[in-house]
Amino acid sequence: MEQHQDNSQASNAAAPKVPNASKAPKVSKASFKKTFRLYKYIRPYWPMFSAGMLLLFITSLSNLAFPKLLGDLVDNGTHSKNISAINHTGLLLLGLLFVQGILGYFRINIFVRVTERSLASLRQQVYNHLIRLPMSFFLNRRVGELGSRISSDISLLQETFTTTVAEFIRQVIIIVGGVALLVHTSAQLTVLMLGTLPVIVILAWFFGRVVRKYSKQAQSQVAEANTIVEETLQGILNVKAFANEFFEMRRYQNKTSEVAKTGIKTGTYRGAFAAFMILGVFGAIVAVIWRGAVLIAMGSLQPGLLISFVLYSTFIGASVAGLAEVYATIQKTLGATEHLLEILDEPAEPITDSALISPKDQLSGEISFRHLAFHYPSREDLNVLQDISFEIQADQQVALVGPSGAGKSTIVSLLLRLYEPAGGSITFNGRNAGDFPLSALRSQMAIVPQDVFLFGGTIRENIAYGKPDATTEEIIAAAKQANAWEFIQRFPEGLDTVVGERGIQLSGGQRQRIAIARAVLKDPRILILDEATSALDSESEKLVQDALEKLMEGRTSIVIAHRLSTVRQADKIIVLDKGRIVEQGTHQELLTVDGGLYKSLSEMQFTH
Ligand SMILES: Nc1ncnc2c1ncn2[C@@H]1O[C@H](COP(=O)(O)OP(=O)(O)OP(=O)(O)O)[C@@H](O)[C@H]1O
Repeated sequence: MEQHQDNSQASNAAAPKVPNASKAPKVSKASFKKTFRLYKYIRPYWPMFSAGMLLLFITSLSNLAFPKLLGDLVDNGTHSKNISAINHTGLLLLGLLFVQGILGYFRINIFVRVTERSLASLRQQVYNHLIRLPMSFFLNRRVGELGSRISSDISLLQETFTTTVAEFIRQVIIIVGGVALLVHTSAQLTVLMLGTLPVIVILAWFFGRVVRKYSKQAQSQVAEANTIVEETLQGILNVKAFANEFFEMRRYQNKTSEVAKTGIKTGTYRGAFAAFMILGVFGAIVAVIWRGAVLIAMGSLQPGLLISFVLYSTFIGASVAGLAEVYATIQKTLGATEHLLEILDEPAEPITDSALISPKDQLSGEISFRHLAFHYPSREDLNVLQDISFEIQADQQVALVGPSGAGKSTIVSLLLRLYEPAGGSITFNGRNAGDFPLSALRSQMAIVPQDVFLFGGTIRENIAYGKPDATTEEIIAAAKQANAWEFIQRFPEGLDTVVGERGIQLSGGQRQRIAIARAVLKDPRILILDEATSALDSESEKLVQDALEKLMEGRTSIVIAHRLSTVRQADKIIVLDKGRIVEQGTHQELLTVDGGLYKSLSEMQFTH
């Protein structure tokens, strides 16, 4: 079953292609519509969400009162010289600040609650869906990347829902309200102020584009560089064994210097942008105050109004600048949403969470393949299996043999219905495999793979994977039957020994026996064994073989055999070559086929 791990394993040499991770879609009506589909996760919390929105409106609008009140304060001082009016306005400002603070606290609290809850359900739904997707989905994707993309997409949504949407609404209110108040304060100064705006907007648009382009480029270059680190560290054994350290250093160096070059280019534009913006913004402020001072001197403007005006202008300026950032985040969010929806729209396998298998779906152990043809969805032009026909009776032991790449693992994958056949059919109990509920079918089969994958938990958890509700007694009995109890017992923590990265590293033979114990617990009707290619030492080989034989008793078993010595007892040996069955029969029968593949394979193995 090697092919199932190909996605996650490191390929040590070829430079990986980084997908178009940073390709942001256009902010269009269609993409907004898509994002609104995600609002269904917020819907259960809409009363809370609406309350948050209301607070947002109130706080944003009350923001607009500050410049006016501050201007009044100054006018009270310069003109009326009325201390009680000054104190009154001052207190009003203080009160407003307090109210703003309190409302702001509640608003953020409410938005965070709504967001966290809805994102938890989105995260769960994406995972639930992802894990139910068919194998064909995972064939074309790098599994590690998929995981990190999903988590970064979801954090982006989190940021958008908690801050960006609020920022956007606040900024729009401030811009619209602010401009209206500017006109109200002084139409003449407003014309002067807004006159400079187009220049600033055009400059900001131009620089924004260039900077965005380079940052995107830098982002994907950083991702490529990170992939090199990740892959070489995962495949460190290969790097060292091939003495390719210097090759990898150079490969990484190329990428890091590309990143630096792009970063410097971005920096140059950013610098120029900042300079122009400072010039533009301060230029506009200087112009307005200048003109304002003239108007004050002429007696046609109150100093307080000029202060209000300048403050409104800075509020608006800050909001316009913030809006650009909000736009960029929204653009990224749309990309993230599209990506998540793409996953959610992939058709999942019809898997059910029912432990009960109806009597009509109980497997008898009888299997037949009829004229089966298959090609992997990722390589449609390559026929991996052609015209495969064979029968297996209940409780028979059948071996699949043949050269590497002949299609043995593929037959097993089809048996587990990990893929759909391209032609022909597979039947269980004489009934088409497609007529059985997928979960019922798979739950009656167990596989002991050659490369046993252990989860990073305890030995107990790893064995119980075959039957999550197993009792300790059942687990121990399974471990005993798998000849694993003896070594488990020797660990100080026994079944609770942690395996994997932070625990004990088990040997190949021990891992296999854990996998056998898992299969014993599952008590399958059909057992699939993928024999380990790497030879175990004869002691553990005997223990594993012995455990397997016990396990095979009383069930149909299919063994992918790499060593012919282990299949002599099989009821039937199916010999595959280049995706076709070339011979089938018992060991004795196949040895009589002159010039047969089995005969020549066994001669080769036994003379060595
Ligand atoms: N995921 C995949 N996508 C495309 N082609 C694949 C995939 N997995 C296997 N193949 C191709 O299918 C053919 C059969 O592979 P399979 O793994 O079934 O052979 P096998 O007999 O089990 O080999 P081995 O003994 O080396 O494990 C090979 O040509 C292989 O390149």
